[in-house]
Amino acid sequence: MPQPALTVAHLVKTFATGEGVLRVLDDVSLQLDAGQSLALTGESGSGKSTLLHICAGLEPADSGQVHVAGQAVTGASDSARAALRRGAVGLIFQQFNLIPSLTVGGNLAFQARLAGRHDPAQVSALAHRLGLEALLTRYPEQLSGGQQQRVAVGRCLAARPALVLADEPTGNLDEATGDAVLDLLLEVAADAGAALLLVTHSPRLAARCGARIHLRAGRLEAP
Ligand SMILES: Nc1ncnc2c1ncn2[C@@H]1O[C@H](COP(=O)(O)OP(=O)(O)OP(=O)(O)O)[C@@H](O)[C@H]1O
Repeated sequence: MPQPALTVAHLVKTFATGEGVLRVLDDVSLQLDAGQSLALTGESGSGKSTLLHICAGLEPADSGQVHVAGQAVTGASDSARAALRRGAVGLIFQQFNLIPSLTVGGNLAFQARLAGRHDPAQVSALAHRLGLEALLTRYPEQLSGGQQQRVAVGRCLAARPALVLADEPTGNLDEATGDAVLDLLLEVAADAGAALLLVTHSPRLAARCGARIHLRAGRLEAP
């Protein structure tokens, strides 16, 4: 049996605030298999980004476990978590986060090079799929928002992650452009066999994913 792309087991996360201890995640468990897409919704401040950051190894949990493609994230060393973000986990944020000094082609190859998995033919295929072929020699500042986010999607998938974590990836785009980018993200992730966890405020965008889950008062529930 292949390993699940993501396993979250009994995750607890609290923050100490001026008003007391905030229990943001309260015994959260979920599993995502290769090729699946899951939308995570929840009100502002419900803990969606916190869950995503813990899955990416960017933030520690109080207790519970996260595994990505069988590798432990919680409890792993800083260097192991950094290695995970170079390889098994791909991140896409609302801000496009492209490298301004690199061309589109350079940005597309960047993450795959870091992961030691650069394959020019695969980058070309992704550029074609994402409609970026005519833009390969441009720099990020010469692109529209939708074009920049398509580059970010390609850069992420070129490294062949087992798991893509996307936090409001279309939040800076108008509705039509955002829908188009999300459809491409869903397509290329599914084609690559990557699992996708999508954080969104939008029930409309969430409905495009294979499954949906809602975070309320620290617990996961059906939307
Ligand atoms: N470092 C911190 N210290 C204290 N509280 C924090 C910290 N980081 C986050 N929080 C609190 O934890 C809760 C969850 O934050 P989080 O950013 O995960 O929510 P979210 O669901 O992603 O919100 P949004 O949809 O507005 O982005 C919020 O109430 C936030 O204020």
